[in-house]
Amino acid sequence: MSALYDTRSTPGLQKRALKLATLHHTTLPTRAASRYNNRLSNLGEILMAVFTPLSDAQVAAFLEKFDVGSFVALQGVAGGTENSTFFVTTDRRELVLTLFEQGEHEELPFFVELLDYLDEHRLPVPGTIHDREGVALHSLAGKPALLFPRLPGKHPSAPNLAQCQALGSTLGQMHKVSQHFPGHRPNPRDLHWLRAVHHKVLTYISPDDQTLMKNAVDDFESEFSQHGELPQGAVHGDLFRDNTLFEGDALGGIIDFYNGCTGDLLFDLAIVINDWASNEDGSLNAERYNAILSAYQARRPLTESERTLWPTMLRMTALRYWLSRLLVVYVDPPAHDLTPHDPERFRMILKARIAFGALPIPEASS
Ligand SMILES: Nc1ncnc2c1ncn2[C@@H]1O[C@H](COP(=O)(O)OP(=O)(O)O)[C@@H](O)[C@H]1O
Ligand SMILES: N[C@@H](CCOP(=O)(O)O)C(=O)O
Repeated sequence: MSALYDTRSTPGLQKRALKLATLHHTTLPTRAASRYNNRLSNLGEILMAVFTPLSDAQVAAFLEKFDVGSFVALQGVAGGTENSTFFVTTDRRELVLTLFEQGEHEELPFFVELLDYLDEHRLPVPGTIHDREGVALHSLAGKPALLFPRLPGKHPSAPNLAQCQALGSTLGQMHKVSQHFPGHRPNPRDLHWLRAVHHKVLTYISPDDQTLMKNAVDDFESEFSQHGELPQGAVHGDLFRDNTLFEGDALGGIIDFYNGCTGDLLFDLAIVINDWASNEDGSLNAERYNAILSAYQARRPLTESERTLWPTMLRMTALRYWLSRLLVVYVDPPAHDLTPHDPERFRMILKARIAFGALPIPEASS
């Protein structure tokens, strides 16, 4: 086997590569593959994502600091990937309790301020619940902890056009408002990051993909350098379908702001289009694309520079996820044994954007 795909020296890395190999039928060592297949029956357990268990008594005592009613029930949420999340029922309301398992804890005040700011501006986000003394950020079981209202709805796996429109409109409104957000957190996944870290994965990908990645980074640098600063503001930074909640066609909530930062608003919109409006083969789905973009533009029309850089931004955010997912699989696996997101999806999207460009940007819907 060539050194190119050799993951055998790192067991965690091997496991993740095998999970993906099983998805894509790539060639990996047979013994390890069979070990992986034996573990498939435990997949539900692998996906479980409460890393720090809490007892009813711990949560009941914690709730006493807040004016939210008395503890009734606690339920761990299996869907999380980074933090421990719990649904909490009191005699008055439904809540979400999050324990922060990783990341820079000193950045949590930024997220609290951003969520509270957007909530105050009537965006459908879970503004943090402050205790009786006005404090939002607490510690529970040795971890930073935040309490939120539980927002209604389910993640849309195949969003319909009304849902796309609702998302586009809310994102446009969010960006209109977030341009005035006073906080500051540089985008940790911008072009500087791509330039600095892409070389870390080159050894794990094919020669063709190495060329694809290196050329893409060079192109982005040359294209972005020809324009001045794009409109800036606070962005969600990871607005995939599974970070939204819908009740029918109504957007009940946007959650998981922990990639939130300040930077190019267009970056957020491009992430949304790549996740919400890509077909199976990575090509753009014209109907969903038009629904999101025309609803967005009714709230915040794109500037000339944004229109010019739009195809580049779609490619750049595709590479951002191809790269971050490759890093998780090969370079920097998380402490927890979760099934990694599939890098191949975003390699495919990048290739489709390079081959076909972007579709024309529709006018604003009324
Ligand atoms: N405020 C909320 N209202 C309703 N459900 C929520 C809320 N926050 C989180 N959840 C649920 O918990 C899951 C995990 O939360 P999330 O913040 O995405 O965690 P992670 O960062 O670990 O992925 C979400 O997919 C969603 O189902
Ligand atoms: N939702 C992302 C993971 C979050 O991005 P990261 O750069 O913080 O790892 C995905 O779908 O890959």
